[in-house]
Amino acid sequence: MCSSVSISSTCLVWGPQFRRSASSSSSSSSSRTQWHILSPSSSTGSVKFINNEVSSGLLSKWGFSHEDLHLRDIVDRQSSSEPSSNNSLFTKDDDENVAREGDLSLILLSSTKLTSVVAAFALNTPRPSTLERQRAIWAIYVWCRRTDELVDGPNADCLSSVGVLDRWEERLEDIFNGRPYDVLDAALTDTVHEFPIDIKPFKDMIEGMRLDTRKSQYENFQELYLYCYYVAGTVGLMSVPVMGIAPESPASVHHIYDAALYLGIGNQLTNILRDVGEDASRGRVYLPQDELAQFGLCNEDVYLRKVNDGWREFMKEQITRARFYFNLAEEGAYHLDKASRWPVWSALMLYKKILDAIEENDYDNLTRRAYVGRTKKLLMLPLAYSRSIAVPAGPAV
Ligand SMILES: CC(C)=CCC/C(C)=C/CC/C(C)=C/CC/C(C)=C/[C@@H]1[C@@H](COP(=O)(O)OP(=O)(O)O)[C@]1(C)CC/C=C(\C)CC/C=C(\C)CCC=C(C)C
Repeated sequence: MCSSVSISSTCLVWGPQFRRSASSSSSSSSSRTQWHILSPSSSTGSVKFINNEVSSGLLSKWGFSHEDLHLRDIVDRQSSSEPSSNNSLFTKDDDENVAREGDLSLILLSSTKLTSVVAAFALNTPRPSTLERQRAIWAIYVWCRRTDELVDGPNADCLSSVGVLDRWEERLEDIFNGRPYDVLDAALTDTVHEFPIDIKPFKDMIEGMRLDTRKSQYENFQELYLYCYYVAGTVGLMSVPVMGIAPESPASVHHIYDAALYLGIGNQLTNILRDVGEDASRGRVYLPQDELAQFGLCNEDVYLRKVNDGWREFMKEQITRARFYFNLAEEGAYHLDKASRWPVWSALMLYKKILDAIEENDYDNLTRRAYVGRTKKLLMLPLAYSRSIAVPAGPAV
Protein backbone atom coordinates (compact mmCIF):
# COMPACT_ATOMS: atom_id res chain seq x y z
CA MET A 1 0.00 0.00 0.00
CA CYS A 2 2.97 2.33 0.37
CA SER A 3 3.78 4.74 -2.36
CA SER A 4 6.50 7.29 -2.75
CA VAL A 5 6.01 10.76 -4.09
CA SER A 6 8.82 12.88 -5.34
CA ILE A 7 8.22 16.36 -4.00
CA SER A 8 11.38 18.01 -5.17
CA SER A 9 14.83 16.98 -6.19
CA THR A 10 15.99 17.07 -2.60
CA CYS A 11 13.05 15.69 -0.70
CA LEU A 12 11.14 12.45 -0.84
CA VAL A 13 8.27 11.65 1.47
CA TRP A 14 7.07 8.09 1.85
CA GLY A 15 3.62 7.07 2.83
CA PRO A 16 0.38 5.44 1.85
CA GLN A 17 -1.99 7.37 -0.37
CA PHE A 18 -4.98 8.81 1.40
CA ARG A 19 -7.95 6.53 0.76
CA ARG A 20 -11.51 7.46 1.54
CA SER A 21 -12.32 3.88 2.56
CA ALA A 22 -8.89 2.67 3.61
CA SER A 23 -8.82 -0.13 6.18
CA SER A 24 -7.69 0.87 9.64
CA SER A 25 -4.66 -1.38 9.76
CA SER A 26 -1.71 -2.13 7.56
CA SER A 27 0.93 -4.62 8.52
CA SER A 28 3.52 -3.19 6.16
CA SER A 29 3.41 0.26 7.67
CA SER A 30 2.93 -0.84 11.25
CA SER A 31 6.32 -2.50 11.01
CA ARG A 32 7.68 0.90 10.01
CA THR A 33 5.92 2.95 12.68
CA GLN A 34 5.54 1.61 16.17
CA TRP A 35 3.46 3.80 18.40
CA HIS A 36 2.59 3.59 22.03
CA ILE A 37 -0.32 5.83 22.66
CA LEU A 38 -0.70 7.54 26.01
CA SER A 39 -4.09 8.26 27.42
CA PRO A 40 -5.16 10.29 30.45
CA SER A 41 -6.40 8.22 33.32
CA SER A 42 -9.51 9.93 34.62
CA SER A 43 -9.34 8.50 38.13
CA THR A 44 -5.74 9.34 39.02
CA GLY A 45 -5.00 12.29 36.78
CA SER A 46 -1.87 10.44 35.67
CA VAL A 47 -1.08 9.40 32.12
CA LYS A 48 -0.91 5.73 31.16
CA PHE A 49 0.65 4.12 28.13
CA ILE A 50 -1.54 1.92 26.02
CA ASN A 51 -0.80 0.35 22.68
CA ASN A 52 -3.64 1.67 20.58
CA GLU A 53 -4.18 -0.39 17.42
CA VAL A 54 -6.71 2.02 15.97
CA SER A 55 -4.40 5.00 16.27
CA SER A 56 -1.44 3.17 14.81
CA GLY A 57 -3.68 2.04 11.94
CA LEU A 58 -4.65 5.63 11.28
CA LEU A 59 -1.04 6.73 11.51
CA SER A 60 -0.18 4.24 8.81
CA LYS A 61 -3.01 5.70 6.74
CA TRP A 62 -1.94 9.30 7.17
CA GLY A 63 1.47 9.14 8.78
CA PHE A 64 4.88 9.31 7.25
CA SER A 65 8.39 8.32 7.92
CA HIS A 66 10.29 11.40 8.95
CA GLU A 67 13.61 9.96 7.85
CA ASP A 68 13.92 12.04 4.71
CA LEU A 69 13.48 15.21 6.71
CA HIS A 70 16.38 14.15 8.98
CA LEU A 71 14.25 14.72 12.04
CA ARG A 72 16.15 12.15 14.07
CA ASP A 73 19.36 14.14 13.52
CA ILE A 74 17.66 17.37 14.63
CA VAL A 75 16.31 15.73 17.77
CA ASP A 76 19.66 14.12 18.55
CA ARG A 77 21.48 17.43 18.14
CA GLN A 78 18.96 19.30 20.27
CA SER A 79 18.97 16.64 22.97
CA SER A 80 22.72 16.21 23.05
CA SER A 81 24.62 17.55 26.02
CA GLU A 82 27.06 19.02 23.52
CA PRO A 83 26.18 22.46 22.11
CA SER A 84 24.95 22.53 18.54
CA SER A 85 27.75 23.03 16.01
CA ASN A 86 25.63 25.76 14.41
CA ASN A 87 25.64 27.78 17.57
CA SER A 88 29.21 28.90 17.11
CA LEU A 89 29.19 31.26 20.07
CA PHE A 90 29.21 28.19 22.24
CA THR A 91 32.62 27.36 20.87
CA LYS A 92 34.12 30.76 21.62
CA ASP A 93 36.55 30.78 24.49
CA ASP A 94 36.20 34.28 25.81
CA ASP A 95 36.19 34.60 29.57
CA GLU A 96 35.72 38.34 29.36
CA ASN A 97 32.20 38.17 28.03
CA VAL A 98 29.55 36.79 30.32
CA ALA A 99 25.92 36.54 29.24
CA ARG A 100 23.50 38.69 31.16
CA GLU A 101 19.89 37.56 31.55
CA GLY A 102 17.61 39.29 29.04
CA ASP A 103 20.47 41.03 27.25
CA LEU A 104 19.32 41.46 23.66
CA SER A 105 22.66 42.62 22.36
CA LEU A 106 25.32 40.32 21.01
CA ILE A 107 26.33 37.97 23.77
CA LEU A 108 29.59 36.07 23.86
CA LEU A 109 29.57 33.16 26.22
CA SER A 110 32.57 32.48 28.37
CA SER A 111 33.93 28.97 28.57
CA THR A 112 32.80 28.87 32.21
CA LYS A 113 29.31 29.84 31.19
CA LEU A 114 29.42 27.29 28.37
CA THR A 115 30.25 24.48 30.75
CA SER A 116 27.44 25.43 33.08
CA VAL A 117 24.89 25.68 30.26
CA VAL A 118 25.88 22.27 28.94
CA ALA A 119 25.73 20.80 32.41
CA ALA A 120 22.39 22.44 33.04
CA PHE A 121 20.91 20.78 29.99
CA ALA A 122 22.62 17.48 30.64
CA LEU A 123 21.31 17.28 34.17
CA ASN A 124 18.21 19.30 33.48
CA THR A 125 19.04 21.46 36.48
CA PRO A 126 18.77 24.32 37.19
CA ARG A 127 15.77 24.70 34.95
CA PRO A 128 15.40 27.94 32.99
CA SER A 129 13.01 30.36 34.64
CA THR A 130 9.55 30.91 33.20
CA LEU A 131 10.62 34.40 32.18
CA GLU A 132 13.62 33.04 30.26
CA ARG A 133 11.36 30.55 28.49
CA GLN A 134 8.80 33.25 27.67
CA ARG A 135 11.48 35.49 26.18
CA ALA A 136 12.87 32.64 24.13
CA ILE A 137 9.45 31.63 22.76
CA TRP A 138 8.77 35.28 21.97
CA ALA A 139 12.05 35.52 20.01
CA ILE A 140 11.18 32.37 18.04
CA TYR A 141 7.63 33.63 17.46
CA VAL A 142 8.89 36.96 16.13
CA TRP A 143 11.34 35.28 13.76
CA CYS A 144 8.58 32.92 12.47
CA ARG A 145 6.15 35.81 12.03
CA ARG A 146 8.73 37.89 10.12
CA THR A 147 9.54 34.92 7.92
CA ASP A 148 5.85 34.44 7.11
CA GLU A 149 5.46 38.17 6.42
CA LEU A 150 8.06 37.90 3.66
CA VAL A 151 5.58 35.86 1.64
CA ASP A 152 2.23 36.79 3.23
CA GLY A 153 2.71 40.34 4.44
CA PRO A 154 1.70 43.66 2.86
CA ASN A 155 5.02 43.96 1.00
CA ALA A 156 5.02 40.33 -0.12
CA ASP A 157 4.60 41.11 -3.82
CA CYS A 158 7.83 43.02 -4.02
CA LEU A 159 9.63 40.99 -1.35
CA SER A 160 8.88 37.34 -1.97
CA SER A 161 11.47 36.74 -4.63
CA VAL A 162 13.82 33.83 -4.16
CA GLY A 163 16.61 36.34 -3.57
CA VAL A 164 14.90 37.79 -0.52
CA LEU A 165 14.45 34.37 1.04
CA ASP A 166 18.07 33.52 0.24
CA ARG A 167 19.17 36.72 1.95
CA TRP A 168 16.89 35.90 4.92
CA GLU A 169 18.59 32.51 5.20
CA GLU A 170 22.05 34.12 5.23
CA ARG A 171 20.80 36.40 7.95
CA LEU A 172 19.59 33.35 9.87
CA GLU A 173 23.08 31.89 9.70
CA ASP A 174 24.42 35.19 11.01
CA ILE A 175 21.98 34.97 13.91
CA PHE A 176 23.28 31.51 14.79
CA ASN A 177 26.88 32.69 14.34
CA GLY A 178 26.40 35.53 16.80
CA ARG A 179 26.11 38.33 14.25
CA PRO A 180 22.54 39.61 14.61
CA TYR A 181 21.46 42.27 12.16
CA ASP A 182 18.89 44.06 14.34
CA VAL A 183 17.51 43.93 17.86
CA LEU A 184 14.88 41.29 16.99
CA ASP A 185 17.56 39.06 15.46
CA ALA A 186 19.60 39.64 18.61
CA ALA A 187 16.77 38.24 20.71
CA LEU A 188 17.01 35.03 18.71
CA THR A 189 20.82 35.01 18.92
CA ASP A 190 20.42 35.21 22.65
CA THR A 191 17.84 32.39 22.61
CA VAL A 192 19.85 29.95 20.49
CA HIS A 193 22.79 30.37 22.81
CA GLU A 194 20.74 29.88 25.93
CA PHE A 195 18.84 26.84 24.66
CA PRO A 196 20.10 23.89 22.57
CA ILE A 197 18.25 24.86 19.39
CA ASP A 198 19.35 23.57 15.98
CA ILE A 199 19.31 25.72 12.85
CA LYS A 200 17.69 23.08 10.61
CA PRO A 201 14.02 23.68 11.57
CA PHE A 202 14.54 27.41 10.86
CA LYS A 203 16.05 26.64 7.46
CA ASP A 204 13.20 24.24 6.77
CA MET A 205 10.66 26.96 7.53
CA ILE A 206 12.34 29.22 4.96
CA GLU A 207 12.20 26.28 2.52
CA GLY A 208 8.43 26.09 3.21
CA MET A 209 8.08 29.76 2.27
CA ARG A 210 10.00 29.08 -0.95
CA LEU A 211 7.63 26.20 -1.67
CA ASP A 212 4.66 28.47 -1.04
CA THR A 213 5.88 31.02 -3.56
CA ARG A 214 6.23 28.48 -6.35
CA LYS A 215 3.25 26.21 -5.67
CA SER A 216 -0.43 27.14 -5.67
CA GLN A 217 -1.95 23.68 -5.26
CA TYR A 218 -1.07 20.30 -3.76
CA GLU A 219 -1.71 17.07 -5.65
CA ASN A 220 -2.05 14.80 -2.63
CA PHE A 221 -1.67 14.67 1.13
CA GLN A 222 2.02 13.77 0.97
CA GLU A 223 2.72 17.06 -0.76
CA LEU A 224 0.53 18.97 1.66
CA TYR A 225 2.07 17.25 4.67
CA LEU A 226 5.52 18.29 3.56
CA TYR A 227 4.37 21.90 3.27
CA CYS A 228 2.75 21.71 6.73
CA TYR A 229 5.96 20.29 8.17
CA TYR A 230 8.00 23.11 6.68
CA VAL A 231 5.84 26.01 7.84
CA ALA A 232 4.38 24.64 11.08
CA GLY A 233 5.84 21.29 12.19
CA THR A 234 9.17 23.09 12.39
CA VAL A 235 7.73 25.41 15.06
CA GLY A 236 7.18 22.39 17.29
CA LEU A 237 10.81 21.32 16.80
CA MET A 238 12.07 24.82 17.60
CA SER A 239 9.91 25.07 20.72
CA VAL A 240 10.67 21.82 22.57
CA PRO A 241 14.19 22.79 23.75
CA VAL A 242 12.68 25.92 25.28
CA MET A 243 9.52 24.30 26.64
CA GLY A 244 11.62 21.52 28.16
CA ILE A 245 10.73 17.91 28.87
CA ALA A 246 9.53 16.89 32.33
CA PRO A 247 12.54 15.36 34.12
CA GLU A 248 10.29 12.59 35.42
CA SER A 249 8.87 11.76 31.99
CA PRO A 250 9.39 8.13 30.94
CA ALA A 251 8.57 8.89 27.29
CA SER A 252 11.28 8.82 24.66
CA VAL A 253 12.50 12.18 23.52
CA HIS A 254 11.82 11.22 19.89
CA HIS A 255 8.16 10.57 20.63
CA ILE A 256 7.83 13.89 22.38
CA TYR A 257 9.40 15.68 19.41
CA ASP A 258 7.07 13.80 17.06
CA ALA A 259 4.14 15.00 19.14
CA ALA A 260 5.41 18.58 18.96
CA LEU A 261 5.71 18.30 15.20
CA TYR A 262 2.17 16.88 15.01
CA LEU A 263 0.86 19.87 16.93
CA GLY A 264 2.27 22.06 14.18
CA ILE A 265 0.74 19.82 11.51
CA GLY A 266 -2.66 19.87 13.25
CA ASN A 267 -2.50 23.66 13.61
CA GLN A 268 -1.59 24.20 9.98
CA LEU A 269 -4.24 21.78 8.68
CA THR A 270 -6.76 23.67 10.82
CA ASN A 271 -5.51 27.02 9.50
CA ILE A 272 -5.97 25.71 5.98
CA LEU A 273 -9.51 24.46 6.66
CA ARG A 274 -10.49 27.74 8.33
CA ASP A 275 -9.06 29.85 5.50
CA VAL A 276 -10.24 27.92 2.41
CA GLY A 277 -12.46 30.79 1.22
CA GLU A 278 -9.86 33.46 1.92
CA ASP A 279 -7.08 31.48 0.21
CA ALA A 280 -9.34 30.86 -2.81
CA SER A 281 -9.64 34.64 -3.26
CA ARG A 282 -5.85 34.65 -3.70
CA GLY A 283 -6.01 31.78 -6.21
CA ARG A 284 -4.67 29.29 -3.66
CA VAL A 285 -6.14 25.89 -2.81
CA TYR A 286 -4.28 24.12 -0.01
CA LEU A 287 -6.42 20.99 -0.26
CA PRO A 288 -5.19 17.70 -1.74
CA GLN A 289 -6.41 17.59 -5.33
CA ASP A 290 -6.82 13.81 -5.38
CA GLU A 291 -9.01 13.92 -2.29
CA LEU A 292 -11.20 16.66 -3.74
CA ALA A 293 -11.63 14.46 -6.82
CA GLN A 294 -12.63 11.48 -4.67
CA PHE A 295 -15.60 13.55 -3.55
CA GLY A 296 -16.42 14.71 -7.06
CA LEU A 297 -14.97 18.16 -6.35
CA CYS A 298 -12.36 20.36 -8.01
CA ASN A 299 -10.82 23.83 -7.61
CA GLU A 300 -13.68 25.36 -9.57
CA ASP A 301 -16.13 24.32 -6.81
CA VAL A 302 -13.90 26.02 -4.30
CA TYR A 303 -13.68 29.22 -6.36
CA LEU A 304 -17.47 29.18 -6.89
CA ARG A 305 -17.90 28.59 -3.13
CA LYS A 306 -20.30 25.70 -3.52
CA VAL A 307 -21.19 24.29 -0.10
CA ASN A 308 -23.10 21.11 -0.98
CA ASP A 309 -23.30 17.62 0.52
CA GLY A 310 -20.16 16.51 -1.33
CA TRP A 311 -18.28 19.43 0.20
CA ARG A 312 -19.62 18.61 3.68
CA GLU A 313 -18.55 14.97 3.42
CA PHE A 314 -15.14 16.04 2.16
CA MET A 315 -14.76 18.48 5.04
CA LYS A 316 -15.72 15.82 7.59
CA GLU A 317 -12.75 13.74 6.45
CA GLN A 318 -10.40 16.72 6.53
CA ILE A 319 -11.51 17.62 10.06
CA THR A 320 -11.08 14.02 11.22
CA ARG A 321 -7.51 14.05 9.98
CA ALA A 322 -6.67 17.36 11.68
CA ARG A 323 -8.10 15.97 14.96
CA PHE A 324 -5.99 12.86 14.51
CA TYR A 325 -2.83 14.97 14.60
CA PHE A 326 -4.06 16.92 17.63
CA ASN A 327 -4.68 13.63 19.43
CA LEU A 328 -1.10 12.55 18.75
CA ALA A 329 0.14 15.94 19.96
CA GLU A 330 -1.80 15.53 23.22
CA GLU A 331 0.12 12.36 24.02
CA GLY A 332 3.35 14.36 24.06
CA ALA A 333 1.99 17.48 25.74
CA TYR A 334 1.66 15.57 29.04
CA HIS A 335 5.42 15.06 29.00
CA LEU A 336 6.58 18.64 28.66
CA ASP A 337 8.11 20.43 31.60
CA LYS A 338 5.29 21.38 33.91
CA ALA A 339 6.07 25.09 33.54
CA SER A 340 5.25 24.89 29.82
CA ARG A 341 2.25 22.62 29.73
CA TRP A 342 -0.54 25.10 30.34
CA PRO A 343 0.20 27.40 27.37
CA VAL A 344 0.69 24.39 25.11
CA TRP A 345 -2.59 22.77 26.21
CA SER A 346 -4.34 26.12 25.79
CA ALA A 347 -3.04 26.54 22.24
CA LEU A 348 -3.92 22.97 21.40
CA MET A 349 -7.47 23.17 22.75
CA LEU A 350 -8.05 26.55 21.17
CA TYR A 351 -7.05 25.25 17.75
CA LYS A 352 -9.31 22.22 18.17
CA LYS A 353 -12.19 24.60 18.88
CA ILE A 354 -11.71 26.12 15.41
CA LEU A 355 -12.55 22.71 13.97
CA ASP A 356 -15.70 22.62 16.13
CA ALA A 357 -16.60 26.07 14.82
CA ILE A 358 -16.34 24.87 11.21
CA GLU A 359 -18.78 22.08 12.08
CA GLU A 360 -21.08 24.57 13.78
CA ASN A 361 -21.07 26.59 10.55
CA ASP A 362 -22.36 23.43 8.83
CA TYR A 363 -18.97 23.08 7.09
CA ASP A 364 -19.31 26.39 5.30
CA ASN A 365 -15.72 27.57 5.33
CA LEU A 366 -16.06 29.00 1.84
CA THR A 367 -18.22 32.01 2.67
CA ARG A 368 -17.83 32.12 6.47
CA ARG A 369 -14.80 32.26 8.73
CA ALA A 370 -14.88 29.91 11.72
CA TYR A 371 -14.49 31.92 14.87
CA VAL A 372 -14.04 31.02 18.53
CA GLY A 373 -15.58 33.64 20.81
CA ARG A 374 -13.92 35.14 23.85
CA THR A 375 -16.22 33.34 26.33
CA LYS A 376 -15.40 29.94 24.84
CA LYS A 377 -11.72 30.78 24.95
CA LEU A 378 -11.91 31.80 28.60
CA LEU A 379 -13.91 28.73 29.58
CA MET A 380 -11.29 26.56 27.94
CA LEU A 381 -8.45 27.86 30.13
CA PRO A 382 -9.36 25.96 33.33
CA LEU A 383 -9.84 22.79 31.32
CA ALA A 384 -6.42 23.30 29.73
CA TYR A 385 -4.99 23.86 33.20
CA SER A 386 -6.47 20.62 34.52
CA ARG A 387 -4.87 18.74 31.61
CA SER A 388 -1.57 20.46 32.27
CA ILE A 389 -1.32 19.16 35.83
CA ALA A 390 -1.79 15.50 34.89
CA VAL A 391 1.36 13.61 35.90
CA PRO A 392 3.31 11.65 33.28
CA ALA A 393 3.69 8.04 34.41
CA GLY A 394 4.20 4.58 32.94
CA PRO A 395 6.89 2.58 31.20
CA ALA A 396 9.43 4.31 28.99
CA VAL A 397 8.72 4.13 25.25
C1 LIG B 1 4.95 17.90 22.82
C2 LIG B 1 4.27 19.13 22.37
C3 LIG B 1 2.86 19.01 22.03
C4 LIG B 1 4.96 20.25 22.33
C5 LIG B 1 4.46 21.56 21.93
C6 LIG B 1 5.32 22.15 20.85
C7 LIG B 1 4.79 23.50 20.37
C8 LIG B 1 4.83 24.62 21.29
C9 LIG B 1 4.32 23.58 19.12
C10 LIG B 1 3.81 24.85 18.55
C11 LIG B 1 3.09 24.55 17.27
C12 LIG B 1 2.62 25.81 16.59
C13 LIG B 1 2.03 26.91 17.39
C14 LIG B 1 2.77 25.89 15.27
C15 LIG B 1 2.42 27.10 14.47
C16 LIG B 1 1.66 26.69 13.25
C17 LIG B 1 1.30 27.91 12.44
C18 LIG B 1 0.13 28.67 12.89
C19 LIG B 1 2.04 28.24 11.35
C20 LIG B 1 1.80 29.40 10.52
C21 LIG B 1 2.35 29.36 9.22
C22 LIG B 1 1.93 29.91 7.93
O1 LIG B 1 0.56 29.70 7.76
P1 LIG B 1 -0.37 30.69 6.96
O2 LIG B 1 0.44 31.46 5.98
O3 LIG B 1 -1.52 29.89 6.49
O4 LIG B 1 -0.82 31.62 8.13
P2 LIG B 1 -1.34 33.10 8.10
O5 LIG B 1 -2.52 33.10 7.20
O6 LIG B 1 -0.20 33.93 7.60
O7 LIG B 1 -1.68 33.40 9.55
C23 LIG B 1 2.73 30.30 10.17
C24 LIG B 1 2.20 31.66 10.12
C25 LIG B 1 4.23 30.22 10.41
C26 LIG B 1 4.64 31.13 11.51
C27 LIG B 1 4.29 30.58 12.85
C28 LIG B 1 4.03 31.39 13.89
C29 LIG B 1 4.06 32.85 13.79
C30 LIG B 1 3.72 30.76 15.22
C31 LIG B 1 4.97 30.57 16.07
C32 LIG B 1 4.54 30.24 17.44
C33 LIG B 1 5.37 30.05 18.48
C34 LIG B 1 6.84 30.10 18.34
C35 LIG B 1 4.81 29.84 19.83
C36 LIG B 1 4.58 28.39 20.15
C37 LIG B 1 4.15 28.29 21.56
C38 LIG B 1 2.95 27.88 22.01
C39 LIG B 1 2.72 27.89 23.45
C40 LIG B 1 1.85 27.43 21.13
